[in-house]
Amino acid sequence: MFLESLSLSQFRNFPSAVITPGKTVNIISGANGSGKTSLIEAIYCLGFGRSFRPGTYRQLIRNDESQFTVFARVTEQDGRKHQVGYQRNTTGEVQLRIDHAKEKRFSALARLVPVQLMTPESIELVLGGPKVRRQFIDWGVFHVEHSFYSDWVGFSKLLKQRNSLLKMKRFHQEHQYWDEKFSEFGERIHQHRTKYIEAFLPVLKQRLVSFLPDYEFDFYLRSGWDKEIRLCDALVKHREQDLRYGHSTVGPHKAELKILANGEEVKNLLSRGQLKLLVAALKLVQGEYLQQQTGVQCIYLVDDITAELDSVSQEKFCGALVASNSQVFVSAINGDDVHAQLKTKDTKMFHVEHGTVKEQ
Ligand SMILES: Nc1ncnc2c1ncn2[C@@H]1O[C@H](COP(=O)(O)OP(=O)(O)OP(=O)(O)O)[C@@H](O)[C@H]1O
Repeated sequence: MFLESLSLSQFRNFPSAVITPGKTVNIISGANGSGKTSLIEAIYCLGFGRSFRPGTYRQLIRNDESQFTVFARVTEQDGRKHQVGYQRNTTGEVQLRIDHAKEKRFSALARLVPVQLMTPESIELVLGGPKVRRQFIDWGVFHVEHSFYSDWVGFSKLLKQRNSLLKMKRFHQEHQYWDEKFSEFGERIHQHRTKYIEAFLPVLKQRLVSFLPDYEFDFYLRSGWDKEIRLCDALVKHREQDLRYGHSTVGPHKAELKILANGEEVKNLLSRGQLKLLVAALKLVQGEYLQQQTGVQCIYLVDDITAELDSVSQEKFCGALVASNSQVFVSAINGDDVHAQLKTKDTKMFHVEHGTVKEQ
């Protein structure tokens, strides 16, 4: 996939802006506070339906305005073209459109705009709690295995219902029905994740040999319940605990991806720069794996990533980014510096100034 055009209206500090990006590397330069991250954020919103920055959706709407719109023309690898639009107003009302028709599900937009984001905060993927790593895996499974989404939606509803019963201590009468459904969906989610991780890891390990050759990496996917037993049995085992806490303490919503380097937790062993390189590898390879499995190329959004990377690491990362042959948006204060780092002529340069953007 790649964006042929991107239009913003009343988004952050942009009253309106239109760009026609190139199919590969796009560099977005500008001073602090000019709007580089906002441009990247607008693309991310098409792929995730929300921002990656803290705050509410209201902050995405330009001050004193009533709604923002992000619109893009997208081309699939086989040449099929689509138009996607996302609008949100101050009361929270959302309007999604695909090819002029109203669309209710963000997931439909997400399929057409598969984005991978790399920012300095992406290091949370290895430093943060299990939720970020679950989201990482689920992004991959969602784009590779289309039946995952309905299982995931089904499980999320069941989890909510089960938790509200547990909270009201009404679980005793109805537990059998909920536990059966919960286990059925929960086991399927774990199977999807396991299948994905088993196939994804060899590709990742290969990349890590070149990115971080001094370490031997191991990855373990924990299901979210006791090893060696089925989820339905784990639910019985933990029922008293669930009633005491008022929520479901076991299930795929508690899954974790453990990442070890030379047998140690990566966050205890690797430096910040090395952790960044590990995260870069995880995200790059997730895109590569998506292409390998489905032929779909993702769009990489890179906000100020090379900070804290030494020249050798920068070279490895930039080389892999360019070699992916995917559409890439890179933001930087000085566009020429990034252009030199990326070492490719096939680049479009955009300059952002006070919420306006011009192709250079
Ligand atoms: N809702 C809004 N309405 C108007 N302006 C906003 C809104 N939200 C943020 N801004 C402003 O938009 C500007 C652009 O922010 P952005 O983070 O995109 O800049 P940047 O170019 O990435 O800066 P830096 O290089 O410092 O990271 C900031 O000055 C910010 O105060």
